[in-house]
Amino acid sequence: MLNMTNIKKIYRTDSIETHALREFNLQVDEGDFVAVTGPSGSGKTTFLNIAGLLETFDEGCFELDGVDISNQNDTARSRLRNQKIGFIFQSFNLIPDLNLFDNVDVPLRYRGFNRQERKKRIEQSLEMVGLAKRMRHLPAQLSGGQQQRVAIARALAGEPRFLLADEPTGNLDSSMAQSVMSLLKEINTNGTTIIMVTHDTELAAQAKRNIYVRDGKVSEITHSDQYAGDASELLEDDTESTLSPVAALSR
Ligand SMILES: Nc1ncnc2c1ncn2[C@@H]1O[C@H](COP(=O)(O)OP(=O)(O)OP(=O)(O)O)[C@@H](O)[C@H]1O
Repeated sequence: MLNMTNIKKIYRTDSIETHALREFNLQVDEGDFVAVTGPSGSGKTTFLNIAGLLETFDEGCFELDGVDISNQNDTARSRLRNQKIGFIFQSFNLIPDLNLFDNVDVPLRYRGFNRQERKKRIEQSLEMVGLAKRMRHLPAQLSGGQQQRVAIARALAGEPRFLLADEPTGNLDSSMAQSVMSLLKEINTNGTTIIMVTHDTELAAQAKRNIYVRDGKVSEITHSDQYAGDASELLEDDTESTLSPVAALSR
C-alpha cells in the first residue's frame, strides 16, 4: 500500500546540494508497524515527510494506495494527505491557546465534517487515549505524555489509514515513552498502519519491522518477534471506562 522505488531527494541551498535520499526502496503493507532508525542526518525525517506527502522528491516512483504520487498536483496531494495520513511529532505541536477538544477539532474542520460528526469523533478519540475527562483543559495543564496522547487523538480522529510519527517519544521519560508506544501498538493492532522514526532502539524493537537507514538508503530490515499490542495500562485518567481504547473510535 506504500511503495517507494529508487526515491532520490536532493536539497539545494545556494551552491550546496545535499543528497538526503538516494535509491531509497521500501514497501509497507497494510497493517504494518515499521520503526525507522539510523544515524543523525541519514534521511529518516526526509523519508517520513515524503511518505506523508509533506515534501516532494526528485526521482523514483512512489505509490500510495495504488496512486502514483508523482502525477498528483499540490491540491490532489493535500487532499490525499488529509484523507489518508495522520501525523505526530516529537514536540506534540498542540495549539497552546486551545483546549484539548478544540485541538483535536482542527484537522476535522479541514476535512469538512459537520459539527455533530466532529463532536462525536473528538469525544471518541479523546476517550481512546484516556483523556475524555480533560477535554476542557489546556495543553499546558497536562504532562508531556498526556500531551502526546492528545496529539495521537488529533491524528486519529479522522481515521487515517497511515499514522506517521517522527520521534514521538523524544520528549518523554522512559515510562511515558512506553505508555505512548503501548498506545501505538494498540492502534496498530486495530488496523492503522504505522511508520515511526525513533532513536530509541528498545522501542523500535517492539515494532513489527525495523528499517535501518544509512546515507539516504535502507541498509537493513529486521522483523521483530516480540510484537504484542497492549494499551491496558493507558486508561489511568479515565479509570471507569470499560471500553477498549481503540474500539471506542470505531463505535
Ligand atoms: N530543508 C532542508 N534543506 C537542506 N538540507 C536539508 C533539509 N532537510 C534536511 N536536510 C539535510 O538532509 C539530510 C537528511 O536529513 P534528515 O532530517 O532527513 O535526517 P534524519 O535522519 O532525520 O536526522 P536526525 O536523526 O538528526 O533527525 C541531512 O544532511 C540534512 O542536513
